Amino acid sequence: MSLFEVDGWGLEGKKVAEAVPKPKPVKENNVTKKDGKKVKQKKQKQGSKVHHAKQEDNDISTAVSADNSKSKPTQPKPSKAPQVATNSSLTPLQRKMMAKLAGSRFRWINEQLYTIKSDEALKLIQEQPELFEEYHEGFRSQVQSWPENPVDVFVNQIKTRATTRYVNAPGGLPGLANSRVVIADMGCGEAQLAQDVKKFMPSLKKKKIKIDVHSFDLKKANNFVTVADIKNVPLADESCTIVIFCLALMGTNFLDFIAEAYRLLAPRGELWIAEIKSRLSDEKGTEFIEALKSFGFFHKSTDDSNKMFTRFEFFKPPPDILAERRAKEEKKRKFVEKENKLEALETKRQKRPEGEWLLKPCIYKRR
Ligand SMILES: C[S@@+](CC[C@H](N)C(=O)[O-])C[C@H]1O[C@@H](n2cnc3c(N)ncnc32)[C@H](O)[C@@H]1O
Repeated sequence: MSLFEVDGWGLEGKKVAEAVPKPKPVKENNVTKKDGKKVKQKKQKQGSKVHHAKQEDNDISTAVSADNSKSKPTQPKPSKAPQVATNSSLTPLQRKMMAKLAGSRFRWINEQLYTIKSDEALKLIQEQPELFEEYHEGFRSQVQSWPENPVDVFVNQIKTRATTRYVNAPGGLPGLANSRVVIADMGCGEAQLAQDVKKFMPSLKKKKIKIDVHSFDLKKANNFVTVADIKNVPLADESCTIVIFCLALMGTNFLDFIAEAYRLLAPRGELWIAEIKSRLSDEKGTEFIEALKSFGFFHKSTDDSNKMFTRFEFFKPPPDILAERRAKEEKKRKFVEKENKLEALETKRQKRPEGEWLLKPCIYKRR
């Protein structure tokens, strides 16, 4: 059952007293089916106030749009999440209240990650590492209720392309000169992608394909993960052939992550992105695509067949093609007195961070 079918997710985070013992996440299976039904009824009543209210309860797009939260930046941000008490002998009512608190904490952490800059997010998790586990407990529960997990889609894609084609052949995975495929999983969470790829690597032995996965996140959840703010990861220029952001463009400065992906990718390297549908400012993600193109990426494909998320594929053009395109743009620029696309984008984001307009924050509504 989705966390968002838990009765009581609506408990106001700010109203929760903080002076309660050490937080411990509440297990999803503490919640009864009956609770889920109750929430659905409440939700329908509130529908008109909610962005994309027609979509399903377990759709992460119960998020409010940036416009709905316009007044928020002026509100002082709480520096601590509401605390959850633990007690092994809780009454059903107490357990229900605990679930409400856990929901409130999840929403709080989620909102922070979408509405602060990435360096602040790194600081937040370094100062309160327990927030990471709590966030991921809620996130896992959410994704389990989806028909498809975007990480699985990426893993399948890697597996299929690796097993059916040679590296650097048409349809095959992009590799470095030595045919090594190097993947950077940015905002990897618990590094499921690296773990899944490792599992099928033995089956690729015959084809002599080598795939390295570097996984980055704000906390070292396990040995696969390197801690880094994904706007600046410890890998050399052009050292990767695939960079992945799987629901990881959090942080109001997420275009810095895109610039980092461009730095990391070797020519012909691919950028794979999955993002929550409701975050896009237009249905097809056109504005988002155009923004990424101004970093030099070429758009390859968009897959919006999934109900919850849209997947985008871009590639970094080789220098000759890029030079050709830049020359064309320069020519145009000489005739038309205007800034080039990237400059225009930079000017726009100086005025308002991209996390407020290009991809809306994914904030769960309070009930
Ligand atoms: C929604 S989760 C997705 C996790 C994983 N990619 C998946 O799909 O299962 C987003 C992840 O991005 C991470 N993240 C957000 N901002 C980050 C940053 N600036 N640097 C590194 N990781 C970041 C969060 O900590 C979180 O683990």
